[in-house]
Amino acid sequence: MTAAPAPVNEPARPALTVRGLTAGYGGVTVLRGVDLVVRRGEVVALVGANGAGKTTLLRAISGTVPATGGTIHLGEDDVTRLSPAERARRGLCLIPEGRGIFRALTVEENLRLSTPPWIRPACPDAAYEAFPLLADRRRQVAGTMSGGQQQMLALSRAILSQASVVLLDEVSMGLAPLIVDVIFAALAALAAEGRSLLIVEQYVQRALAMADSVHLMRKGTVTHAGHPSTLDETRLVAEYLGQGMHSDQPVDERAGQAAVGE
Ligand SMILES: Nc1ncnc2c1ncn2[C@@H]1O[C@H](COP(=O)(O)OP(=O)(O)OP(=O)(O)O)[C@@H](O)[C@H]1O
Repeated sequence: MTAAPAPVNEPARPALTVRGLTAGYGGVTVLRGVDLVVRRGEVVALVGANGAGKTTLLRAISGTVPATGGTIHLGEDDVTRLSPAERARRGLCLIPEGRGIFRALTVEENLRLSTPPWIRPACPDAAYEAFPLLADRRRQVAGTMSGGQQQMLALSRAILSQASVVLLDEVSMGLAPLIVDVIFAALAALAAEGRSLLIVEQYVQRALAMADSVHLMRKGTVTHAGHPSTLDETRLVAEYLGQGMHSDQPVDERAGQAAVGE
């Protein structure tokens, strides 16, 4: 699914618009009026300290955490009150932290289940093209594969669902650097196809390098939004994760070395 190019000098139309969104868990408010726009074909990095509300925002956009206020639009459509399944049907795909694959099923069975019912016939070939290693392992039980291979399988859902807006939560979490390269190449390929990506990522530098814009979250609100060049990561680290850490380490590792100043 490729987004139509915007006329020259005109920004692409919004694929996802979040306005004044509030949400939380069991009466505890986490999101406190979030505003965010992801335009068609754009990659947006969502950054902020542990507990800032990034995962909750992705859940609220996907519908797995209900909004208590504000609105969520996919394109022109208000989806705020729609079920997660209906949002998926309208082109939204969440790749949650922790992979979300069927560990007892084979690679091929997972890929067939990853293809939503409105896309028929189910055809895993696009996933095998993106990740040839999965083709070699199509009959392997998913739970017996390495973490990186399982993450390729999880990411395949974004490919096979043909979603126009993909939400990605820490997809490189716990993976070896070489595998992280493969995962980021897959994200770049999704973006090149014109999908809109909203990325929460522990490798902040890498996410910023491929992003068209960055949104910084703090305590359930977006405190900064703009081109990645407007957000100096040194400042990000200093403000949110403490001083004296190396920016080429994953944020989670750095957070382990210094108290998070929330
Ligand atoms: N299932 C849940 N039930 C209750 N509270 C939750 C739940 N999930 C998250 N929270 C709380 O919501 C707040 C925001 O958490 P969230 O996971 O959205 O932040 P985050 O920015 O993604 O941080 P992290 O990088 O640590 O995942 C935290 O205070 C957290 O404890």
